[in-house]
Amino acid sequence: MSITDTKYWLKTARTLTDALPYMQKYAGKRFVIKYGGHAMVDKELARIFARDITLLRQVGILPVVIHGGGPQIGTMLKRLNIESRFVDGLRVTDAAAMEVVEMVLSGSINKEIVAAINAAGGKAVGISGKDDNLLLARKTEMTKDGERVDLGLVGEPDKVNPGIIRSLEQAGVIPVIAPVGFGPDGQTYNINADTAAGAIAAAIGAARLLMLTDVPGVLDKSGQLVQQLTAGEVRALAADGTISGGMIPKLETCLTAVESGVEAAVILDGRVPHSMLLEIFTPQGIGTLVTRG
Ligand SMILES: Nc1ncnc2c1ncn2[C@@H]1O[C@H](COP(=O)(O)OP(=O)(O)O)[C@@H](O)[C@H]1O
Ligand SMILES: CC(=O)N[C@@H](CCC(=O)OP(=O)(O)O)C(=O)O
Repeated sequence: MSITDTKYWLKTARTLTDALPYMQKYAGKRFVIKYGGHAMVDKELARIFARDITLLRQVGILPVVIHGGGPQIGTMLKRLNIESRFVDGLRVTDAAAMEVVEMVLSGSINKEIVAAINAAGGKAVGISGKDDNLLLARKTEMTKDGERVDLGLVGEPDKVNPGIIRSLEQAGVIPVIAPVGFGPDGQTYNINADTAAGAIAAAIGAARLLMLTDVPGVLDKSGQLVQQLTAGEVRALAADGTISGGMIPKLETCLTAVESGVEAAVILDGRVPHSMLLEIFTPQGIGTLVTRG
């Protein structure tokens, strides 16, 4: 072995021992990871994500993956000539769109993530909010500028039954969850993946909610990363229009989660390889941390 090799491997060994305090701190804790549709488009990044999730489980952290798929649903709807539009980051969903949403989320995307984790040597099982009544939903009621907006079959979690997550966890399995729920009338609802992730994180007493997306975190008006936000600051950013579109449900979710007992919620850049590992195992916070304040 050359001196260069030794230096390289010493660095690797140091990295591992540097991570030890974090592994000890988080072993046995539940981490909910929201894997956004924008973060999963690159094949190599998707492979790295699956390996990182497998690594978390290997070191004793209990990851629960909730995935989105907004861009992928958009592509399929376009192919089928079904129109869809968004109001404050939520897709107005009629019956025809709902069929496509469920097919894309619970079908192709869910199974791709499950297969990638299993290929990385992990043990993952894909479910949706319908399995074992995980996500019971009610229709989302929205008013905008004093007017009622009908979002169609968009729902929000009314009750979370986390039994299935616990059962999978006990069997050493990583749950991968598609954000489709159903109501008491048996109606299928399209739930924003951020909202679903927040509700699940609160229901299972997660230590962390990590939201992987396609921006470095929350950006201020001049495009700079905001490293930390309290509830009051989030409301101010929403009121002055600094945050818009998909960032609105994302931050609302972070707030609800931390107000419901999740220790911290972080918005992270899913396009950065190993962003989860950097966030969890180093003192270098890399996204926007949302706290109760
Ligand atoms: N202040 C802001 N900082 C960062 N992103 C913002 C902000 N306001 C709006 N956004 C938008 O929010 C998007 C992330 O939400 P979304 O598209 O729903 O992502 P995902 O599919 O990962 O859930 C960003 O791509 C960006 O266009
Ligand atoms: C109601 C609503 O908007 N549902 C989302 C569900 C998928 C999602 O949230 O995907 P991302 O996380 O990739 O944005 C949608 O139809 O696009």
